[in-house]
Amino acid sequence: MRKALTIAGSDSGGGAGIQADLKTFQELEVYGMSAITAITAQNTLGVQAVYPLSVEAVVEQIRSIADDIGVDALKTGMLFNADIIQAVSEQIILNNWKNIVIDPVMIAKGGASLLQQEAVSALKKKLIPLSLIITPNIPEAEVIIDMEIKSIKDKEEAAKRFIELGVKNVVIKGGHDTDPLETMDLFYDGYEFAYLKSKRINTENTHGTGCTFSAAITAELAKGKKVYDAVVTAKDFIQAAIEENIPLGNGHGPTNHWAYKKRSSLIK
Ligand SMILES: Nc1ncnc2c1ncn2[C@@H]1O[C@H](COP(=O)(O)OP(=O)(O)OP(=O)(O)O)[C@@H](O)[C@H]1O
Ligand SMILES: Cc1ncc(COP(=O)(O)O)c(N)n1
Repeated sequence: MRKALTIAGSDSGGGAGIQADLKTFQELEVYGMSAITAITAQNTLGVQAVYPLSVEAVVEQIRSIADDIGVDALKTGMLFNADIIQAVSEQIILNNWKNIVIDPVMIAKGGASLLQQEAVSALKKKLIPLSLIITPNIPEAEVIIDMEIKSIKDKEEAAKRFIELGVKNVVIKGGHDTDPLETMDLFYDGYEFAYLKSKRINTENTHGTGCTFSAAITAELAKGKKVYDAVVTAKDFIQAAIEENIPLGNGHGPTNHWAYKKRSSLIK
């Protein structure tokens, strides 16, 4: 059994964070494990409260997993502060883990801050150089790379600058693109660009799309897939999950983690 770890925040509403990641791991048939960095009180309307855990609590969870079970691939989501980023980076080095996916979560859809501003520098200096792939949305890429992204050319330039920070691959996601009909995720491995396009689904229910997308990449890497192939599967997974989104609550509802497997089994 291949094993995937998520180091992220808990979303009590179940649409994003640890909960979205574990649901995705399950659907893609890898064994899911978690190290929780913060507990959020959250629903489809937004984040009502954030309770970060101590560095020690985060490290102990990772140690327990490393000492006994092992990890084939891991992703990070909400890391909240520079001390947690530093500690997670140290654990990655100590365990010599290589399949590292960084979803640089900064701000929840409702506007709540999930990463302290001063932690961006730790993310750039400590964690990004250790990672196999990073999956920023456009606002996150703009903060990390410190440039405006308005066009495909800008996305390509930002992708090149990510590689200069030491990460091996990057996907700049297109959920925040202005095109009303299409989303385009730009993949770059330092050599070639790939443009992953899909029909834009007209829905408010996109809570946790970034978490689900990066968790799907992690699951596929844990199974031994090559990075680009893992990204292509993740794009299919998130497209199905958004197409069959679940209208729960009164705000941004979650996506449907069952949709991809349900479709695959229909195709078989
Ligand atoms: N309306 C949509 N229709 C189709 N695909 C979408 C839509 N919105 C987002 N996506 C896809 O979902 C994935 C996540 O992209 P997005 O840019 O929304 O990430 P994000 O902002 O980090 O997500 P979140 O913060 O909600 O977790 C990408 O593959 C993107 O193309
Ligand atoms: C614990 C946690 N992690 C990540 C997100 C980002 O998801 P979104 O941007 O859809 O709110 C979130 N809301 N909560």
